[in-house]
Amino acid sequence: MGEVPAFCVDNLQNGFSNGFNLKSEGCETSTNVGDKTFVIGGLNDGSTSSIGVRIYEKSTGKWVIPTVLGTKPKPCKGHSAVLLSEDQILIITRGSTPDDCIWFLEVNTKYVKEQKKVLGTEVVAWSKGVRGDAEKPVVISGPSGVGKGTLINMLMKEFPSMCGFSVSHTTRAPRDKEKNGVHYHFTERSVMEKDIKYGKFLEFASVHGNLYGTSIEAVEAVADSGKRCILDIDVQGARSVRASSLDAIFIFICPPSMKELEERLRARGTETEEQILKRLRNAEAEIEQGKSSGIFDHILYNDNLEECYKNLKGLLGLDGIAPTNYKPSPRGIDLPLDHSVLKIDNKILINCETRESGNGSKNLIALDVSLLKGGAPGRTRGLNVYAIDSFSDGFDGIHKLS
Ligand SMILES: Nc1ncnc2c1ncn2[C@@H]1O[C@H](COP(=O)(O)OP(=O)(O)OP(=O)(O)O)[C@@H](O)[C@H]1O
Ligand SMILES: Nc1nc2c(ncn2[C@@H]2O[C@H](COP(=O)(O)O)[C@@H](O)[C@H]2O)c(=O)[nH]1
Repeated sequence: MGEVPAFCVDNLQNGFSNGFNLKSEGCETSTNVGDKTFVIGGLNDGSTSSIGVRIYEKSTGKWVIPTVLGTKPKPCKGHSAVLLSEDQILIITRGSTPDDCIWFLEVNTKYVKEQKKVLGTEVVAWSKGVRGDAEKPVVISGPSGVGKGTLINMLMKEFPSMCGFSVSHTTRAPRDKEKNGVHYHFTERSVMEKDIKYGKFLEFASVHGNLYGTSIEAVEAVADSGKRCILDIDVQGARSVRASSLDAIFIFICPPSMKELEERLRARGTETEEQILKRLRNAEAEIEQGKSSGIFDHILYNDNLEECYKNLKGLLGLDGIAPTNYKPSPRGIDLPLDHSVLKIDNKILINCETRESGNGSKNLIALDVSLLKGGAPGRTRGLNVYAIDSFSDGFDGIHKLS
């Protein structure tokens, strides 16, 4: 039991009716969602505060510490919180890098509700805001030995600045030349089972007798590097991802025949005879499901490797792109130390009183949140950011920043 704290943050200043002003040493915000108050922020070491979450339940008068899923924002110099819907709270962190200042705390989305059931606790989930329409992640599935890894390696080699591999966890032993953290995170079964229980995985499955799984962190790490995330996972995993909120493209790779698949597996020479037979038995069911389950958007036959690779590039819109010409577009804005926030429909207006604006002119930054996609587990994409210059005597102009 406890009391609602006295917040360091002064809200309702400058005539803004639903924002928070960060001129004070703000370290906590409170946002009401239904009969709960989400208190975000916390421990302040004088220069930065970590972003913890507590929930005050008005009906019971009790404080609850929720399970917090997803990578949370780094400690920052304060933040603003704006209720976007009954599902999520927008957080703008102060003093963060331009690409790391917009976050979403999901409090009642589909994913959060599912996790509440699984974990039996109160749950909230962080999702970082990504500007513009980042390319969708790509899920590549197919039976063992069909050539998924070979095709993915070709993509990584040709498009190193565009494609990033989601490094899975597995309980199987490393093969010769496989490196921990590069090909897989090789993990003890007990550790992986515990992490699964704590909701760290986007999906996991028992495949050919071992546990395999994609951690939320693995997908986020690729998104953070500004690259398109490529996942190599089995059909069960693809089904789980399809059911999640990760908006991806699903591609199934088929062998020309079972005979050819067997020859490739044997020629690879990485499995014991017993393992090869197990993988071939599983392959029949996987091919059946790959073709008929409706999980996959595209099926590619890997008969001739070069042709299959060309078709894969075609599906990903990479055909004809000269890799050396590609440069990620620089984008982003620095949120000034002093700002306040107002929500109007699907726009969030950030009133920036920069130190240079001693002449009374102000700058407005507008976040358009009408086209948001994705969300936890993973990033929230589709955020558009605009600058509206000098509005003391009227608007000078609107510039899209992303
Ligand atoms: N089109 C092809 N023709 C002939 N051999 C191929 C072709 N594609 C891949 N291979 C070979 O088949 C073997 C299996 O390929 P790869 O390891 O990429 O399969 P995989 O689908 O990633 O398997 P796993 O799911 O077990 O990781 C490799 O030795 C690879 O060089
Ligand atoms: N569901 C998941 N399946 C995965 C993941 N990582 C790999 N895999 C699949 O496992 C088999 C066997 O892989 P191998 O490296 O032991 O040959 C293969 O079909 C992969 O696609 C994962 O994170 N989740």
